[in-house]
Amino acid sequence: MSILITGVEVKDVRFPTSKSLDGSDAMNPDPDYSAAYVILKTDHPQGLEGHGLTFTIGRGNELCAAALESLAPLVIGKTLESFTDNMASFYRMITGDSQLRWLGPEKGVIHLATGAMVNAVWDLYAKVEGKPLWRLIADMSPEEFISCVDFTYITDAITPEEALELLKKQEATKSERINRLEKDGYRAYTTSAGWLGYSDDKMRRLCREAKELGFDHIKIKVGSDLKDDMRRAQIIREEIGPDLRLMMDANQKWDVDEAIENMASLAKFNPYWIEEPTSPDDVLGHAKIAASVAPIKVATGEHCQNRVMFKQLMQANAIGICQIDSCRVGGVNEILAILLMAAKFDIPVCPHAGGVGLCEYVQHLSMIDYISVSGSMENRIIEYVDHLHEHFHDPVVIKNGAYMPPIMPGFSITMKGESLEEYSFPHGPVWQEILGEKEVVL
Ligand SMILES: C[C@H](O)[C@@H](O)CC(=O)C(=O)O
Ligand SMILES: [Mg+2]
Repeated sequence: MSILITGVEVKDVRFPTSKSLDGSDAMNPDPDYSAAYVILKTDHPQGLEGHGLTFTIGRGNELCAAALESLAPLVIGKTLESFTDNMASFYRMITGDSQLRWLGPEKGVIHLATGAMVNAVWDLYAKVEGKPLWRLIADMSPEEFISCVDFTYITDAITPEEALELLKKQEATKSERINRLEKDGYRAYTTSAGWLGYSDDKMRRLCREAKELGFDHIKIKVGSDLKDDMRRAQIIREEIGPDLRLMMDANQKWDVDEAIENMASLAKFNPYWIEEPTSPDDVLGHAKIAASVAPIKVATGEHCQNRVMFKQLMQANAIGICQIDSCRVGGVNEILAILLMAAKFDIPVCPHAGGVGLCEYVQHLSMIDYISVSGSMENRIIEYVDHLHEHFHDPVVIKNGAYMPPIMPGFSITMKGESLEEYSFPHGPVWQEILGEKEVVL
């Protein structure tokens, strides 16, 4: 059946999370978790729609929404099949519009919007096929998987032939891994206990709760002031004991040598990784930090703008944990390219999640990695943050500290209509009440 994309709706949705300091870190003290949200309208007889979002932390969300409006003419009036027949061409079409490409290329606001648009097409594709996205891709043959990937600029790291070989090795045992996932899920770690703005008492309480819920990995924020970081790390270790894994996230706060110096002090708390120790664009800086802080691993990716940057981080031994982000890069197609490179370089993929909708998104991506690409869950965990799941039709299900595979068709990113209305910025009722008489600051 041919399905026509008849229109595109774009929404600016924001949640006032800064009020409770949820999501706060050393670089971002007051995030309002937000989504530039896109809906692809179709002529499908059951009215199926493709939904996608890109994540921001508040001001500037309107720029991503405007970029989505600019991408809309590239999909309106086209059929879903014209995209799914050759997904790599579809990706090149979206990122290749010569005038829009000038705004990136493949980075910044236009690429954030690309992530939302591309993911909306995949959501529609999975809904039409009646499968959750992870299953749609797990069911692809290695050749079909490869046909979704744009290898432009990465063939010096992995060729399509090498990627095909890698996927073929996993083919025969895919169903065993699907069974294991359906039984035990995919291990998660929590960041919810360690937001920088939380009091010591709240941190202690949340650590205890996390342990009771079965989490055995906990991440805290560092990068404010070394003395404070040491005190907070001490509190967390007191609560979780010596055996649970502790990860630290500096959110780009440090210069390269400062990161090395501070990690020499924080090493006494036995962190598993240090995340975003410095500027996300500093490949050589990450390499220097990685060499200096080993065996502590350097984790990065939530601000890594595209597959080319990931490639360089991997080639330069600058990254020990690959933190793909579902909509920072150009959506599912580009993620598949990054998963393939990570498998080739033997770097565990532990996605960035949290925000709004990112947990819903990334669970699919880690499951695809496990079933079809790396074939392993060793040293791999998915971030989990316990905020805003109630706004989704198909929210994540966590059991004993693990993500259970989604069952509903699609990419799990469809938000409830009432949430889209209530949190619409600035005219939704939630924001009207907050803003009151105040002048609107976008
Ligand atoms: C501003 C965000 O909450 C950020 O702190 C998230 C992050 O770095 C993470 O989850 O990792
Ligand atoms: Mg982070």
